[in-house]
Parts: sequence; C-alpha cells; structure tokens
Amino acid sequence: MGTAEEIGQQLEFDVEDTIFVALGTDVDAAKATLIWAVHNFAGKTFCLLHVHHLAPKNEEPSSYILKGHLAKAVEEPESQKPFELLNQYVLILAKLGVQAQKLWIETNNVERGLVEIIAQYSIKWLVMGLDTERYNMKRSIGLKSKKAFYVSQQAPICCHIWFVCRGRVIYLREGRMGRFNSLQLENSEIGINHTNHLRPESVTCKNFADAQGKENACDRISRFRYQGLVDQKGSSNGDLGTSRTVLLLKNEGVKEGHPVSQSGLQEEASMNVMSMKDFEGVKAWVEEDAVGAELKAKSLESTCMEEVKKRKEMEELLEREKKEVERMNKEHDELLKELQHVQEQKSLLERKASEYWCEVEELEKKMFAAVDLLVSFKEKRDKLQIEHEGAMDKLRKLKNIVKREPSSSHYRSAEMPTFSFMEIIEATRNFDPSWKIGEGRHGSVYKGLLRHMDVALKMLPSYGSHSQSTFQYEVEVSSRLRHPNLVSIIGACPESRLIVYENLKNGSLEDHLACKNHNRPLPWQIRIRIATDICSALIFLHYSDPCVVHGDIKPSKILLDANFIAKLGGLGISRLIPREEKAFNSASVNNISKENNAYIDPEYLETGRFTPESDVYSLGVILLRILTGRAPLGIVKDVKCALENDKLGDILDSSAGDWPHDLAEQLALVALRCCEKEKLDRPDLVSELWSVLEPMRSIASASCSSLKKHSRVPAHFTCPIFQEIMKDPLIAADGFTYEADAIRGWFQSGHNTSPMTNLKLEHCDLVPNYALLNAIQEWQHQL
Ligand SMILES: Nc1ncnc2c1ncn2[C@@H]1O[C@H](COP(=O)(O)OP(=O)(O)OP(=O)(O)O)[C@@H](O)[C@H]1O
Repeated sequence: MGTAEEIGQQLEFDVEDTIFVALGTDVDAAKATLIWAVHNFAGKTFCLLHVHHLAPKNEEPSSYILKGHLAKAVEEPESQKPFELLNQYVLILAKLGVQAQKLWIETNNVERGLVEIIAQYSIKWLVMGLDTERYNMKRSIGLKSKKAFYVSQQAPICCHIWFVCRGRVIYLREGRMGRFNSLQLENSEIGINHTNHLRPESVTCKNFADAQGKENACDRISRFRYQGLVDQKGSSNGDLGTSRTVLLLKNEGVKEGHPVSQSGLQEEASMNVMSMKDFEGVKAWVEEDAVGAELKAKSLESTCMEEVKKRKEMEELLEREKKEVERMNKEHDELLKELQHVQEQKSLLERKASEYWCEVEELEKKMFAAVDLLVSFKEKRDKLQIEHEGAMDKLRKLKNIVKREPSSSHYRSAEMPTFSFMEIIEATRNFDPSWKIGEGRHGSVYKGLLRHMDVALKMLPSYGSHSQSTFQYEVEVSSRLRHPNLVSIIGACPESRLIVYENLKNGSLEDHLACKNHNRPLPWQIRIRIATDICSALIFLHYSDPCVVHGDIKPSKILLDANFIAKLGGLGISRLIPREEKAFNSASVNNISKENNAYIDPEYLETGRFTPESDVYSLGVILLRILTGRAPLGIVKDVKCALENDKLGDILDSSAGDWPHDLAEQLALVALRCCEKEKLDRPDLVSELWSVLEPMRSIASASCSSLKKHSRVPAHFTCPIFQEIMKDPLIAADGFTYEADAIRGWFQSGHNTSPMTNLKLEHCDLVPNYALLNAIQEWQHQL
C-alpha cells in the first residue's frame, strides 16, 4: 500500500487524459451515467470508479452489500457483488468500443474516499452518477445528494465534475486547471457543445473502429490487472484514514471473490468489433442481457398491462362519468330552465299579488265606506221608522178625529154632495168662457148655477195621481171645516175632479187691491174688517184640533161676498197638524211664483217646514198690502223705512180714504211684527193680533158713512129657502142653517132630504145656530 502519489504512479493510463466515471449502486443510474459519458466524451479513455462503502465492524460486509441498492436493484443472487457489475460495465463499454479501466475502492466514507481519490490521482475529469430516486423530478437542478454535495465542495479545485442523473447533467462543478478545462459536452442538457478544437481529439465510435488496429479491446482490457495495492487486512497507507483502497489494474490480479470470467473476456473481445452504429442494438442486447432489466420489464409489462386495464376501466368509468356528467348537465340545464320559469312565475305571481293587495286595500276602503253608509242608512231607517210610527200614530188620531160625532167638533161628518159632469156642464153652460171668474195654478174657476144655487166651480187637472190626491184632500178638508170666514164647499164632481164652492160675488181681495175687473178701491173700513175676518178664520184654523195650517194665504185666496165679508179659500195646500206637532214639511214652494214668494215665511224657504207662525207672516204681508196698496215685494222694508222716518202717511193707500193715523200706525206696527224673521218674534193671533184688530173693527164700523155704502146682507145671514135675513136660524142634519119656519115647512111637506144637497138626511133634528143669530143681530145693530 502506498501514498496517493504512489497509487497514481501505479495506474497504467494517463490520468490527465482519462474521464473518471464514479458509479453508485443504482444499476439504472449507473447505466444512464455511462451512456451519457460515452455519448459526450467519445474517444476518451474511461476509468470506471466505484467507491465501495464498507460495512460497520459489527456487521458482515457481504450481508451489508446484500442489503445495498445494487444487489436489490439487479436482483442478483447473493454471490454476485457490485464488483462483478463493475466488470460488466467495462465489458459493455468494450462492446461499445470504448476503452475503459476500472477502479474499486473500499472505504467507510464514500464521499471522503472519493475526494481523497481525486486528490491522490489528481483526477481532472470526473463524471459522478447520481441516484435516480433522488432526482426523479424533471429538470431538477442542484445537488440533493449529501455525497455529491460533499464532493462538489471538497474535491480539489483542479477537478472538473459533471453530476449526472438519468442521462442529464444536474450540476457542473468546473475545475480551474488542466488541459481540458475548456472541454465541452456534446449532448449536455445544460447547453455545453463540442468545440471544434476538441473534435480532433475526440474519438467517435467510427474513429474508434478505425483505430482498432493500433490497440484492440483485448489489449486494453488486459491492462486491467488486479493489483492488491491495499492490504485487505487493514494495513492502510494511512493517507486514506480508515478506508481501504483496492486498485484494479490487470486481469490476472482479480481480487478474490471478484473474478472476471474468461468467457466474459472473450465476449468482450468479440464485441470490440462492433461499431457505434450498432449502439442501439447493443443497448437492446444490454437490456435483454440484464436479467434484472428483463424481469423488471416483465414486471413493468404486467404493470403496464394492469395499468392499461386500469386505464381502460378508468376510461370506461370516465366515459360513464362523462355521460353521467352530461346527463346531470342536461338535468341541470333543464332544472335551470325550470327554475327560470318558476322565478318568472314567481315574479308574475308577486306582481299579481301586489295588484291584488292594492285591490284588496281599495275594496277594504270601499267596504268601510259602505259600512259607514250602511250605518248612516240604518240610522236614517231607524229615524224614518220612528217618523213612520209617529205618522201612523197621527193617522190613527186623524182617523179618530174623522170618526168623531159632529157635535163634538167643528168637522162635519155629512156626506159631500156629488154632482154629475152633465150637471156641471149644464151649470156652467158648457164652461162658457164668459163665466170663467178666475185662473189658479191648479185649474180654472167658473161661476155656475147648480140646482138653483149660485156656485163657483174649481176644476182641477184631470191627469196625475197628485191631482187626484190634491182633489180628494181639498174636498175632504173643505167639507169638514165650516166657518163664516172660510169659503164653504157645496159639493164635488169626482169624475171631472171638480169642486163646487159657494160663489163669492165680489171676487178676491187681490182683484180689489189691483182694481181689476172695474173694481173700486176698498175703503179703509172694509179693509180693516177684511183683516179681522181673516184673522178670525186663522184663529179658527189654528185653534182647531188638530191644528190646521193654511200654508198659502195671499190676497187671491181671500174672497169677498156680496157684503164684502172676507172668506179664506184654497185649503187644498193646508195640513192638519196634531197639537203636539209644531210644523209640517212641504215642497210645494217650488211651484210658487216670485211675486207670491213675498207672502211666504222666510223660515219655510230655508227649512221647508210650515208652522202656524208661517200663516201669521203671510197675514202680516197682507195687512201691509191693505194699508199701502203696494206690491208685496219689498213692502216690509218700505213700511219699516216709512215708520222710522215718520212718513207712514206717505205710503198709505190713499185710495182707501183717510186712514186714521193712529190706527194706520198701529196696523203697520202689528203687521211688521207679523213679518219678523224669527217666528217667535211674531205676535200671537189671539192675544196680540186679534186684540189689536178687533178694536179697529169697531172703529171702522163706527165710520158708517162709507161702510153703509158698501154694506150688503151677508149671504149666510139669509135663509137658503126663503132668501131672507134669518130671525131664528136652525141647523139641519145637512149642516146648513135655515130659517126655522122654512125648514120645518120643508119637512112638513114630506121631504126627508136636504134642500141644499138633495141628499137624504140622517135625521130631522134641528139645532139653533146661536152664533149666527148673534152675528146677525150684531150686524143689524152696526147698521
Ligand atoms: N168661490 C169663489 N167665488 C168666487 N171667485 C172665486 C172662488 N174661488 C176662486 N175664485 C176666483 O178664482 C181665482 C182663482 O182661484 P184659485 O184658488 O184657483 O187660484 P189662486 O188662489 O188664484 O191661485 P193658486 O193657483 O195659487 O191657488 C181667484 O182669484 C178668484 O178670483
């Protein structure tokens, strides 16, 4: 065993020109490294270097080697050692025509051993194969192996080292010294190309064939002689520390247990004739020759088959999955469409719902309004029911009133005489126009001679249910109310809706005030008496039970008989009001002219309700007209103004004669009170109005000169049979008053009917009419 220098000297080849290839225990890696080296350093001398790791002392080397990668990788029997593989590599290279040496070094530290060998032999070019497992990543660059890293760091600086794995350079540690510093790689993946100046020195496979004459492979192989430079028993030269170095230089010196067979050498020799063109073939041979590779290939083949099978299954599975995915995608699309449709429906429904809500709110509002309306209608209904009950009660009372005995009331229960239309035609001379004495809203008034009586015939329109009811009502009321100052009804012609009244020969007050039909102006005395007559009639109506409100008092309704006794007519609009009632409603104001509006109570115009005070108001306007002779419109204001200015005399109707001033002023004041807007401010008929008018009448009677001129016997003072002023007036069952001798003679002559109506009398009893007698006597006294 010698020093490193000594060892180097013992090498039979030029270290300077040799490419050292350090091979590990990984067979695949070793092969790939070798192929790379041969491919890139064609023509160079190779020395295959294996630094063998010695087993620890407590473990047998052989068993350790068996555990090593090499033995496992090639699946060699126990006897085969990495050393034999090194020989195989050399043989393979020989087959490739590459000159190769082998160097076997044993040490207990591989990387340090490598570094020391580099140093000892001054190795300039070293290719270091790396474990494939560690560099399995594609394009992994950099050293991961601890050994490689150590070598790259510690190797002498003059050494150029390629770290190769799987046929590509992982890392290049460039050396600074040496002739081949600029050596470029032919197929390096790190991009180093051959330079032209190296080419001549490179020996390609072809060149190698040409050079075989100089030195054949056997010669080169024969130079591998085993020289036991290192003492197997551990007598180290000390430079390598604990390592043992075995240098293989010659065939004859093969280390024990690592023989190179003769046949192998012969094969190597024969393979020396192979050219680099057969490289692929040799490579195939190498692969076929390698048992491990074959087994591995088989294994790989079966694995591949399995993989193919698996792949097929996977592809089928994938296909199925793909179809499933397509189906699911289709379903997904359909569901998406459905979802979209549902969302559209949803938004549509939401829109409709909001519209419905709006409608519901509207309907609720309407419903609440309807409920309010219903409530108000119910209230009105209840009110109307109460009113209806009240009306029914009134009706019952009125019916009772109607049924009363004649002696207990002002009403007469006698049947109203009826006339045929033929009689009416005869009485009016077929409605001779010259016999027409008046025209009202409801029809014309004719004078007539009916059954020897001087009558006035008022014909109501023959159409409309209203006219029928008006007709019936007027007949009913007129027939039941009897008073010297009320126009008396004589009978009716229902078939022509015609009412027969007594004929008041002097016409209406209106005609006299307006001096129509050649009427002379009435003297103030007559006017005062007319006022008292109407007041008397009103007192009679208002104090009747039930109270009768005329409701339409105006001068045209005040008729004057032959003696200028005033009689109030036109009871058609009047209403019976029970005592406890104060008013009745009427809508007839619509038909009233503006002129006649002046007689109507302003309160009625506002409320539509007639009260007894309404009649008082009308009477007040009539009194003012009697006093002034002026038109009714604005008369109240004129008289007020005249009174305030003490100029009443200026507005008095001078055609009535000389009005006594006090009387005129008194009449004006009381008339204005009647025309007060507030009904409560108007005077009471009896206590306030009659009490003023009655003394006036006396004053007027006293002023006989003018009165006598106009005085005539009142018609009701004369007997209907004798036509003379009655001295002993008796009331018969027909309600008429007759002179006692005349009516008794009527009965004694066999009559049991009324001389006036020709109807059968219920009885022949006769009752004295003291009131009339008193009136006659008073009248006679005044005369
Ligand atoms: N019984 C009668 N005797 C004499 N003349 C009468 C009689 N009745 C009515 N007249 C005359 O006929 C006229 C019409 O009377 P009528 O009652 O029909 O209407 P009006 O009172 O004038 O008006 P309205 O149409 O408002 O009732 C009276 O103005 C009067 O001149």
